[in-house]
Amino acid sequence: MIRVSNLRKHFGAVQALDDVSFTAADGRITGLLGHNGAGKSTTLRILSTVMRADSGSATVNGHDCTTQSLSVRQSLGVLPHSSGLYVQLTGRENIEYYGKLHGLRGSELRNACDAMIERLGISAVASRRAKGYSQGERLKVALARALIHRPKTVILDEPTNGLDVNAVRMLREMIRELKQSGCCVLFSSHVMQEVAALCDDIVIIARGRVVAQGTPEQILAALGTNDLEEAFVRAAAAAEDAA
Ligand SMILES: Nc1ncnc2c1ncn2[C@@H]1O[C@H](COP(=O)(O)OP(=O)(O)OP(=O)(O)O)[C@@H](O)[C@H]1O
Repeated sequence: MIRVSNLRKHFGAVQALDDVSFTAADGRITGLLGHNGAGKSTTLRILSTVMRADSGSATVNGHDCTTQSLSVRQSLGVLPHSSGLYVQLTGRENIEYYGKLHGLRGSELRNACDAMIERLGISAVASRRAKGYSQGERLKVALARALIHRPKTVILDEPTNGLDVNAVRMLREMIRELKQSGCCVLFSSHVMQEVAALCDDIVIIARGRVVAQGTPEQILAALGTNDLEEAFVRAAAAAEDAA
């Protein structure tokens, strides 16, 4: 469960987050949708405990992202905006390293790593150094690394960027499996169709503010249209007009 309450964050003159509040429930997929620069990554970075908000609060499974960052990290799997793989390590070493950070050892670590490599279809690249990986290869190894400790809550920052259609399908399937197993999944995107294809709940963010949130049906009703893309455009335009 993720709870975000009244988050504010500025970078110099830029108010990246301006009173952002939403929740993302267990066993559901929540999409954080917004144009470039809307504040999605800033929100996810605060939740991932790599950045502090100026004010407001964020909790993951009841743990505060500022004061209980270790507990947050233990229950969280994060796919960051850039994969952040160690390029001198092989794919397997990258995955195992994160497993070790989460306390996995010996056969438990090996089995978890093997299962991830098989599930993601990356056995051919897992023994190669990450330097030179394609975008899709990087993403799959980064995803294996994020999920190796079977986290209860998963955050994915624009996970389908640069992926081919097969890789996108595989990713969607995995996200649905995480939901089926009771995980809370929060992912960001600037593509309405992608969010519509997967999400139970949608949070639309524009200029650092939440401008609409709810199930797809609730968002359509609130914005008076039958088309989710049109709803997104209307919500974002309203935020621009108000600015
Ligand atoms: N470290 C930083 N220093 C200065 N400005 C920043 C920093 N991080 C984010 N910003 C600014 O804050 C605003 C929100 O950025 P953020 O990365 O959260 O947007 P986003 O919705 O993830 O966009 P995108 O879809 O392009 O990745 C932008 O105006 C961005 O330029």
